[in-house]
Amino acid sequence: MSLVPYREGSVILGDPSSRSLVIVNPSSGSLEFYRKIYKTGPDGPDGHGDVKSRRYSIASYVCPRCGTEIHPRLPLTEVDEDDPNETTDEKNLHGMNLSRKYFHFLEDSHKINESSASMLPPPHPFFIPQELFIPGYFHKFFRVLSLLGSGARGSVFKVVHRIGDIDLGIFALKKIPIGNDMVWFQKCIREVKALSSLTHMSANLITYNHVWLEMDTACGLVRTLDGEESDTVQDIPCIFILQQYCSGGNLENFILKDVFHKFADIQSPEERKRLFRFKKTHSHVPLGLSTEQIVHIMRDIARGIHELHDIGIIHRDLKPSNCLLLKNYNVETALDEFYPTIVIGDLGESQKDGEYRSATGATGTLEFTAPELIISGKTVDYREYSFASDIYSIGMVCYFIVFGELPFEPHMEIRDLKLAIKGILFNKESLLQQHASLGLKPIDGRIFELMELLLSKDYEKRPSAKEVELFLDEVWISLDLETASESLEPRESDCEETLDDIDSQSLVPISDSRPKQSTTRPKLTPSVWKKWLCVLMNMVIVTSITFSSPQASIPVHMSLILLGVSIRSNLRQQRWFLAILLMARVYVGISTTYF
Ligand SMILES: Nc1ncnc2c1ncn2[C@@H]1O[C@H](COP(=O)(O)OP(=O)(O)OP(=O)(O)O)[C@@H](O)[C@H]1O
Repeated sequence: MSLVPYREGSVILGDPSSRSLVIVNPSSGSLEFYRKIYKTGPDGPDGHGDVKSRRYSIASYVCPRCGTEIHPRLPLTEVDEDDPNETTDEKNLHGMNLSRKYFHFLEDSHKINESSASMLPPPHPFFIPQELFIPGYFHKFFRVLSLLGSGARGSVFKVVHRIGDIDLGIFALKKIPIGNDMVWFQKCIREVKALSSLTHMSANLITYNHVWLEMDTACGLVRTLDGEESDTVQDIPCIFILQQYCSGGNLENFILKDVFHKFADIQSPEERKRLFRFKKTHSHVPLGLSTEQIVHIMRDIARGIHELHDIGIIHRDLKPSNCLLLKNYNVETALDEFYPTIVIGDLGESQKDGEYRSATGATGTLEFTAPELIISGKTVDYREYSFASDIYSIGMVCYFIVFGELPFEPHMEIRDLKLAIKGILFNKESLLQQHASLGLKPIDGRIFELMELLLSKDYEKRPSAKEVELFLDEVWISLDLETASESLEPRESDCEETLDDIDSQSLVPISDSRPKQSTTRPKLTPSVWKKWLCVLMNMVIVTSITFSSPQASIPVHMSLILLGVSIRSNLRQQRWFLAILLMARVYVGISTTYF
């Protein structure tokens, strides 16, 4: 899909996969739709056969401004195969990857030129100049599918962006009521400023597409008691922020509902039934995520924060509900095989490094706020937000992921909570003990070491986001090696050693990357025995190939090599090897029978 300028004031949307063009005139709102019809058979448009003519016409969609050739199947945004709530149409829409250029042209076309501005009606009672509003744009070009959630500032909707009858893709649309409050407007626009200062597409930060102002109802879908939409609510200025849609929801819900099975009362009957079935078959499995999953999630978060810090932005409100999952978890599949990609959203509280907090207005969420930022009583002993305060929030997110709860009593009085945050101390040993006492899934001891450093009271001791990312990369690599070489015998704990390895000033990745065992590592985890079961099956297949093909033949050599490599691989790779070896066995069977 691409958008190109056409006649004066017009734009074209081209969709090669449906071989269609839509010519849009934003000022009049008129649409013209064209579809390319192929001539089939050997007498195609260029005298070639059907396949060639098809290729020719697809390649003919080239953006005249940037020269980009539009391929019929661009690398798609992650399609959520597992979301049972999505229709096929919605899944297809995820796949439509609207080019960034589309939104740039959209921005341009929304900038009203001076001559048309002078023809606008007289000023309205709001401080925002009327010419900055795009009347009717939301209802004309978007269809609301559902409400994704509501935050302190506004609501987020799942929407389809559409032109006429053509759906352009699914997005998350945040609507923030502004009213007549200039200070509030300045604060809300911070999110857009922060997101647009990212000059590249980031894998772990939410992608912002477009922003506009429009008069709308203050509270989203307003309905009367009988379910009818109310038309008596007054429209006020609202800011709309169109963003990438993350189908997996937020990390807070995932951890509470899917990992720790909390809040059964707010689940739908279907969810409850599925959970009941799951619990029946998995009653012996301890709660919690595996080391690999925790490292995977934390690495994404550290990477996102690292990118923000690199451009001098402090997030200030990092918490699980602001970490979004690109993929939806389907409870039918094994939880330990779910590795969601996390993107960090909601930059509404963000600020430039060095800015004073008084200039930014609001504060982040207390539970995730670093102790040095807490202003309690009459004390004047507090600091400004900093990169180190974001690191503390990463540590608290890590705590939440590991324990499925926060280290504070729920529903505390603000004053008590502030005291608790200022007083709490985290150390690796007590975290380890606490984890063991809860009977959670055993995890690598290095996670607790990391947590201790991230949650350090002394902000100077906290590592940088880059160091956290590197450390987690290193752990990830060593876990992969560990899975390969893991023996069934438990090793001595080396907690003391790893604690020393991590320098509190700089969290340098452990250079020799030796696999390290924590005291909580089990003798035989389900993934270990599944891996060895795969190895055993691979051996059986290779033996069978060896006996049924001629000695020293290529299949024998290849299968032996594959077996050797597979022994050093992790469970996921093992499954691939098993499939390849099975195919090789079938091939050998066919070739010995027929040739
Ligand atoms: N891009 C998105 N894709 C999918 N869901 C989203 C997206 N953005 C937000 N959401 C959902 O909407 C909810 C509300 O988001 P929002 O950023 O407004 O508030 P919040 O972070 O939960 O709360 P607060 O703003 O008070 O800190 C999120 O928790 C998330 O579940």
